[in-house]
Amino acid sequence: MPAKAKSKKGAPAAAAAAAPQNPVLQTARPDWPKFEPLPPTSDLALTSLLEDQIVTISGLWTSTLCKKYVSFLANLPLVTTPGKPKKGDAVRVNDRFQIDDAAFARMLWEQSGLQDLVLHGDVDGEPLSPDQRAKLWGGEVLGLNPNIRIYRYSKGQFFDQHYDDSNNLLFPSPTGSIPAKTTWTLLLYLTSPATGCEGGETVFYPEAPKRSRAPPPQPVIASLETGLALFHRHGRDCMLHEGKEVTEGEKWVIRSDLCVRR
Ligand SMILES: O=C(O)CCC(=O)C(=O)O
Ligand SMILES: [Fe+2]
Repeated sequence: MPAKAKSKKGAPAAAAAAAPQNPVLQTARPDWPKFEPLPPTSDLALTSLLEDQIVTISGLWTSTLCKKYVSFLANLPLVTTPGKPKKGDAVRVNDRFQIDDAAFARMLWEQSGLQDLVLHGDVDGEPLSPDQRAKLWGGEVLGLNPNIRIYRYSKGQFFDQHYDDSNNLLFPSPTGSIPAKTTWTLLLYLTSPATGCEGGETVFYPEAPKRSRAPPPQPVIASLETGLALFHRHGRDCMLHEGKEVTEGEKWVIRSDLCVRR
């Protein structure tokens, strides 16, 4: 179970990403389809959408694999979130399935090439020193949060502006549990305008530097792209963000988080 999200200190205007009011943590592990076909790993690269804050990997999953997953996920017992959040919680209107599944998180991390990219990949074509890499990801990277969330947004559904919290967890490893914390959110988009989904962009609102008189920076829009993975920094340095309303079709997302040693 993730700890319940709290509002970001000093930013009362927006809510935190809430745990569902009646959290339905699924226990029966789905019989996840194999990750096939995957693209050649040589086609994958880390690209900054906003330096030090948002990193994307285009085509992490092929459109064939995304389609296979959407068909599979549609048969899971998704639960519609209540429309009326508790005070301080973000309004989130979507259907969700949530499970603690360390094997799936490991499979996603190891098989889809994320591990290799995060631990060894260049960013925007530039190699990183070990220090730069640790600074970027927030420490010694262990893998993905076993807490896996599946979101389906149908027409009219959205995720209102909020911040994502960092959570502490015990990261499962073959040699025992490792005290860990989450540092970046991972969103893997399975649908896009190419699959008939309109709207649903994830929009980030960078803050102007403190005491700056400059106008606030322009929002950064992450448009949906089938198979694109997006990491964004969360916790103390999380940017305000939202999932825009879906205006046509369905938006499907797999959500996890990057974990580092605590
Ligand atoms: O679905 C999206 O675009 C955003 C999801 C999100 O912000 C979250 O899971 O915290
Ligand atoms: Fe979020």
